[in-house]
Amino acid sequence: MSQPVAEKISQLRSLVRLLVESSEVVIKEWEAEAAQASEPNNTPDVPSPALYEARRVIIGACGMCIDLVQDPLLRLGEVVSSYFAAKCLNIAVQARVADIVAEADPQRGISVEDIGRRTGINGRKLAQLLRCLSTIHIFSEIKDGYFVNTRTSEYMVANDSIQGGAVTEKLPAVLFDPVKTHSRSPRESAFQEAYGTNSTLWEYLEEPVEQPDGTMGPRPAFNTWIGGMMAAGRAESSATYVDYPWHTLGSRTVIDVGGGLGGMSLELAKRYPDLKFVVQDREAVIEKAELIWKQELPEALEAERVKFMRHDFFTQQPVKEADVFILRHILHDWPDDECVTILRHLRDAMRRDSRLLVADKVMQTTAGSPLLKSAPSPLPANYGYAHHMGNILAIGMLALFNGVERTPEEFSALAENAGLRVVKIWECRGLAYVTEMRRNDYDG
Ligand SMILES: C[S@@+](CC[C@H](N)C(=O)[O-])C[C@H]1O[C@@H](n2cnc3c(N)ncnc32)[C@H](O)[C@@H]1O
Repeated sequence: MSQPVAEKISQLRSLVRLLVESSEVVIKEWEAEAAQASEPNNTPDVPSPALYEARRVIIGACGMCIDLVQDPLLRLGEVVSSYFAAKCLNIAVQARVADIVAEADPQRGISVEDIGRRTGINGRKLAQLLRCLSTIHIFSEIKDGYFVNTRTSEYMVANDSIQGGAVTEKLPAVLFDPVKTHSRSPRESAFQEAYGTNSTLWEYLEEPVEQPDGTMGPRPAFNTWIGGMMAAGRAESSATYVDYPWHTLGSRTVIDVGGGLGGMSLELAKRYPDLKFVVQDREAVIEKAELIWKQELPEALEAERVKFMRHDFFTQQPVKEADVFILRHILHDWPDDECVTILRHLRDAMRRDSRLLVADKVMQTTAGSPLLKSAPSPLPANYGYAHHMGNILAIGMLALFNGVERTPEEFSALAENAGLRVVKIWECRGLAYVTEMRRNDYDG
């Protein structure tokens, strides 16, 4: 069914209006940011609320404009083959093209033949890949066959963390399997299909293999993953450290359940010097956590503001009646039944006024939720393209764990099944949220 012309015209005009208004906000905020850059307490990685809002309106409006004006068949073709652009990026990262380009004079760039010689990839073929990326502003071809970095490709320099998810390639095999498609087990996801294992990812990483020195230890990917969790936390969570009122917690103790290397606690410890922490995780991970804290915040260890504890969150929580429990990037790794088990153990350990803070993304559908801020019309309620990345990452959770990034209503259902309730969703800037849960008998 094609959209009536009058409706298309009205939508396009509204979108252009949004673009013009929001662009003025961005310009004003950029100017203010530049003026504040030298001020102490400046947090450059977190945009101001006005800039954050204007940015997502612009991104959403650009995405909707493309959809509105482009031929639908071409657009479908572009989405279905976006995989090719992803592959070009994977190859460019693997070949360290951005690092090679960064060594060249930015006025002159570097020839694709030179990049080809350094990477071992045929120059003419490499040019096809780099042109595909340059067209979407990752690298720029400044004259025929000469490339420079852009503000986006500069982020690839000396950066190992940009990787695509090979596991998702097995997603169709699981989704079309008449039995596995209905599975709610964390052991029947695309990950097990791709790696021919029955282990969950976390078990798999810790399986003993021979190390270079002949001893047995975790798989090499173990270190990449736990470092990656810390990097992902840094990239996605900055706003949660300032948009939730941590300062009101004074000198309370925070139990970071499944805390990994304690990345969230570490950042909070730096900003809120009175807070105390207990970081819990599996044995192999928690051993590494202490080393990281020794390097990054030794004074917290000396002052005994942080303790490290081996703990399986599918068993009884050993720290009873703590003030605050946090779960960052944990529930999204597990299907509903496992999440309810994790939450029940926390509910059993909570005082009546303890709080549980879940720092997972909260998904908003295009139809919206009364618990989340909606985008201005005619954008879809979830700001469309601006929140596309959240949805992409959610597919990763499905592929790796049969996991889910949840809507507010899905979080409420989990909480209810565990004797808790969601009291507030703190919408932080970026893809970050803090969902505050309390015991269902808490009446504060
Ligand atoms: C995605 S990471 C998040 C880590 C950390 N919360 C953060 O935000 O950086 C998931 C963590 O859950 C831990 N984990 C997995 N199964 C666990 C279990 N049964 N008990 C405790 N921790 C577990 C993993 O070792 C990993 O550190």
